[in-house]
Amino acid sequence: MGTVSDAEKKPTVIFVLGGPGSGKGTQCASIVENFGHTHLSAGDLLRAEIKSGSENGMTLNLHLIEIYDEQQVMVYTKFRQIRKLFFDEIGTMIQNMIKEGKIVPSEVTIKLLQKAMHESENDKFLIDGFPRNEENRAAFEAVTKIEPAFVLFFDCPEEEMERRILSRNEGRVDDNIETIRKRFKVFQESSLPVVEYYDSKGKVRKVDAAKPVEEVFEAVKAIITPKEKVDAAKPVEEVFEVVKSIITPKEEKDSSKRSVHLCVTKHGTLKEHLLCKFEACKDSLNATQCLLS
Ligand SMILES: Nc1ncnc2c1ncn2[C@@H]1O[C@H](COP(=O)(O)OP(=O)(O)OP(=O)(O)O)[C@@H](O)[C@H]1O
Ligand SMILES: Nc1ccn([C@H]2C[C@H](O)[C@@H](COP(=O)(O)O)O2)c(=O)n1
Repeated sequence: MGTVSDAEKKPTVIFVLGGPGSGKGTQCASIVENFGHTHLSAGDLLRAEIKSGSENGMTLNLHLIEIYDEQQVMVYTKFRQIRKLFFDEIGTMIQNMIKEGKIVPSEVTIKLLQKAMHESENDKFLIDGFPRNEENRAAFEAVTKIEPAFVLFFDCPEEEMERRILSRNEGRVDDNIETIRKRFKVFQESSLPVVEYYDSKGKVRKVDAAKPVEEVFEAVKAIITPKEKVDAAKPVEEVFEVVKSIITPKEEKDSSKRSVHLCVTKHGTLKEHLLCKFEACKDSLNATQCLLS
């Protein structure tokens, strides 16, 4: 069997979903800081696109004309004027849709996401606020052939989300009560079915986002932290050596980024032995959870 070369390796993608104001952006910032992902917010990319007037020309793949003589200079100037009009129009279209709480066509959003991913040297991404509807989801998978590792879903009641958005104060055109109501409706009708779709595939990790920021992040950390598996078929003492090497005291390792989830898939004496040893040294360890099943 051939090996997959680095060039063919797909990036790891976590979709971050939740209602408007549920705290996606806030938590993504902490994930970036603690786990090193690159955060791509679909909403931020669209807002940046409006600001840039689409001058970078990514929406259409138009090629520059080489300039030989005066006539071509004229053609080139006209071409730029037409292009600017066209891109201005796309920017206006995005702006109007955001103001109305509507979802921008997938083609535009996916191109922005793809561009940002290609420009990044990272191989793990948090894609925040995307996919917002079934069209977003199907188009992203068809175009990029990327399946998310999982969906981080921030579950928060509307009243709390409304309170948060109304005190956000970032000057967003859609942070007003009229647009907020429309965004809630779109979330219920178009975005929740996407969460349900991934839930049916066992890919949703739900977090209670109504709690204070730090508490929400504790739950997020427990989800994002890579799970370290232990080969439980080996003799008990050997298994415990591996366990010890995973659960290293804070002062010996920079363990701030690797709080431990321990999955040992064997019952009986092994479980008792590990629990007993683990209990004995638990206080000095940086383990957030010990999952023994
Ligand atoms: N757990 C929390 N408790 C209280 N306030 C919060 C919490 N999380 C975020 N906030 C605040 O709520 C507001 C909305 O948060 P944030 O921008 O992260 O939400 P979002 O889900 O990214 O929103 P949107 O989808 O509208 O972009 C911000 O002002 C943020 O500081
Ligand atoms: N996949 C997406 C993501 C966002 N938008 C538009 C519509 C949203 O109301 C707006 C703001 O997004 P947020 O910052 O709240 O994630 O951006 C979209 O059309 N498609």
